[in-house]
Amino acid sequence: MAEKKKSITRLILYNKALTRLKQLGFHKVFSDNLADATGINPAQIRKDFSLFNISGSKKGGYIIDEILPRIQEILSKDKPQEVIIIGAGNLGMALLRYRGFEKEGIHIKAAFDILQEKIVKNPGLPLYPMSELETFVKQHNIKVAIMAVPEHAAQGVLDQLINAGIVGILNFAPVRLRPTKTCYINNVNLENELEKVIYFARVLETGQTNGVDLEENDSCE
Ligand SMILES: NC(=O)c1ccc[n+]([C@@H]2O[C@H](COP(=O)([O-])OP(=O)(O)OC[C@H]3O[C@@H](n4cnc5c(N)ncnc54)[C@H](O)[C@@H]3O)[C@@H](O)[C@H]2O)c1
Repeated sequence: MAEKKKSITRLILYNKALTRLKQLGFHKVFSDNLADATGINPAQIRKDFSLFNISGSKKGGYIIDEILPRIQEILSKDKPQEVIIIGAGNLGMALLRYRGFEKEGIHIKAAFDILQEKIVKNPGLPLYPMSELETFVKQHNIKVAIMAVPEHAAQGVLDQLINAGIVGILNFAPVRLRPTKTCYINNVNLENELEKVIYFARVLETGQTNGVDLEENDSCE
């Protein structure tokens, strides 16, 4: 399962690279081309493709128009994804206004907040009180949510989301929420990620690796 999870992370990168190569006019790619575009080694790419029955041949390469729809089907990118945000503060509002998700077929449908004043202050935006969360999720058949609430509110919001029928959460609160049998959770702790970058930057600058392999900072392989 853990191996398949990593493969999915890599499929996301293959999808981006193949889409770009297609836009540049390529019809066919070899695992070497994809390796150059993604930084993932060719043997790993072939292994991932065979894991998901994505066919092509080592010698003949892969036809982009054949493998791209298959990858997009696996990633559920063949249908638009509607997502909601909980917490309309600094981060939540920035994500609500961000237009970059659309090109990936992700549509931020609405944001919810516990404070009525947030909703009143932002007329024209799809902002709703938490009391409307469950009805909205059921009515629009929403499955995925982004959590941008303070740490102390995270567990309570998680329970509300699961009760409403949410099955996938991207959590930005600096608390590790445990996935459940019915809900996949991706905890993104930006402070930890930044600390990691600061550490590796210092290692590169000073040359003091303390036995840490610098290649390990690439979490994709
Ligand atoms: N802003 C950043 O760049 C950043 C960076 C790293 C991590 N984070 C984390 O992301 C989260 C959000 O950060 P922020 O800067 O947007 O905070 P913020 O205080 O600006 O916004 C939080 C929002 O959540 C709402 N909220 C609180 N309790 C709630 C509940 N029970 N239900 C629904 N809404 C509720 C608040 O009313 C507020 O609008 C925090 O956990 C923070 O630690 C933010």
